[in-house]
Amino acid sequence: MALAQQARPPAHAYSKSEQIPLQPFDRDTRDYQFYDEEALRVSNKIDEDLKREGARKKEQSKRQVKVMLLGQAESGKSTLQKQFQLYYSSHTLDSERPYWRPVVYFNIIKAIRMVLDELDYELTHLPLDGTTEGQALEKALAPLGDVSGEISHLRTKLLALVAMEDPLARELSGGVSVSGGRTGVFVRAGWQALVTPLGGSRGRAQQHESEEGRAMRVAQVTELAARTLAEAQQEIGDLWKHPAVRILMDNRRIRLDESAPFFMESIERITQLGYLPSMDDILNVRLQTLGVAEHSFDIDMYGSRYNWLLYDVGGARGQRHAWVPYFDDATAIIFLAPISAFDQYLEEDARTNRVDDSLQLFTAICSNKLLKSAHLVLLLNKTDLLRKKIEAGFKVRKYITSYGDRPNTYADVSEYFRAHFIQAHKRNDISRRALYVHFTSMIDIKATQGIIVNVGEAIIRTHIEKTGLA
Ligand SMILES: Nc1nc2c(ncn2[C@@H]2O[C@H](COP(=O)(O)OP(=O)(O)OP(=O)(O)O)[C@@H](O)[C@H]2O)c(=O)[nH]1
Ligand SMILES: [Mg+2]
Repeated sequence: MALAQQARPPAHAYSKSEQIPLQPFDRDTRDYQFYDEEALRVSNKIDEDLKREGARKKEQSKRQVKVMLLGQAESGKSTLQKQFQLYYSSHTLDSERPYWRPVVYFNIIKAIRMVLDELDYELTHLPLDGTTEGQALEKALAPLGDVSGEISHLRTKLLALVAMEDPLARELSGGVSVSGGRTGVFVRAGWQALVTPLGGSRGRAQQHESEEGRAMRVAQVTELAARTLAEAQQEIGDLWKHPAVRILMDNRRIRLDESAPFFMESIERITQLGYLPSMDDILNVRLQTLGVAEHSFDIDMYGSRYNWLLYDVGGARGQRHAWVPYFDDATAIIFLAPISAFDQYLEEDARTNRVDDSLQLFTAICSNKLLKSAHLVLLLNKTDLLRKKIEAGFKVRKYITSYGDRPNTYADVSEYFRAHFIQAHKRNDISRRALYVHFTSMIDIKATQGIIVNVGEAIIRTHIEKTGLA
């Protein structure tokens, strides 16, 4: 009795008028037989449909390959995604070229603002810097005399341009701002739809009204930025070539995004009328990913068609929690570790060396239970920048004491990092699976395309072994 009372729904769950008493069927009537047969027919049909749907889903999932691109911020995940798109669906990347124009402008304007800010800071603080390094730098700048007049003239000329940074950032981010001290533009999946060039979005009234409004604003800001850039081309060149900027850049007192020199040196081409970003521009551009962006490609391999779902994630520490929901059915992980970053620290935690963070993150991925059956690929990325740093005389030992007295050559340094990652895998991999390792430079189209084929084939082979699919 007590139990029956407990099982009753609470009085407020139904009103009295809804309590319709059910009439019991008379088992001997034809009605009952009809309902019985009909119910059985419907039930069988549902069973069949479910079975068919289940088989279809199973078949579809066998043909679906889910690949996650993981790694810290700026490791090159989105650049790899673009390389995949370029290889398997180049026409779609080609048709995106206009969307990248405001992003290229944003990258250049941000670099100019940073050069001006850091120049200001260094020129006022250097005389007070008592360190040997600071004094040596002052000595190097001394032959230039007083440059403050020249710099302030350039700043005035570039004022209108620098003022474009915020409106561009706002439009590209779609109003998103992210706390945690990181700077720049954050984009979610499908951001291109938000920056459709004028006239690009048409359709149902209400929803599209705001989209068109936004597209219009982006187009206006982009055109204004293009004009202001073209008008300031001379001053941009003068600033970039200014001997004080050169000295401070060489001594790493001015630190910019890694792709900034590429764009600053292409300023003439980029400010030309009718400029459309090239593939190299698209690969070099910096745009931080927010959350997880899904990209889908159909890939023909070993005589079958596979649907690849590529998940490109935001790599900053505050973004990593968003990766986990995608882990349990991931076919493969491609982990990117930028090994040129041995002299850099995390933007979100200035005490953590970036190679160290990559190693810790890679260890966590290897030992993650949810990922135990995922195919694992490690790309030791940004080898072009590593080579440049070594050639410029950067000493790894200064930043990573355990490097000790090993020769400071590209071959030794890259091998040292490779060995560390392989060791982390050996010690921590939860399922003792194979690890596929490649040295990469994501901005090198030819070299990366070869690696994409190689990595893709290995992933499909593992997938076929697991699913028994040919
Ligand atoms: N020189 C060089 N630059 C690279 C390489 N890989 C990526 N970059 C550049 O590094 C910057 C960051 O690359 P992204 O692909 O945006 O990095 P990400 O891992 O997606 O970063 P988040 O989205 O913040 O997690 C971009 O400007 C790229 O062009 C490389 O191998 N060499
Ligand atoms: Mg990204």
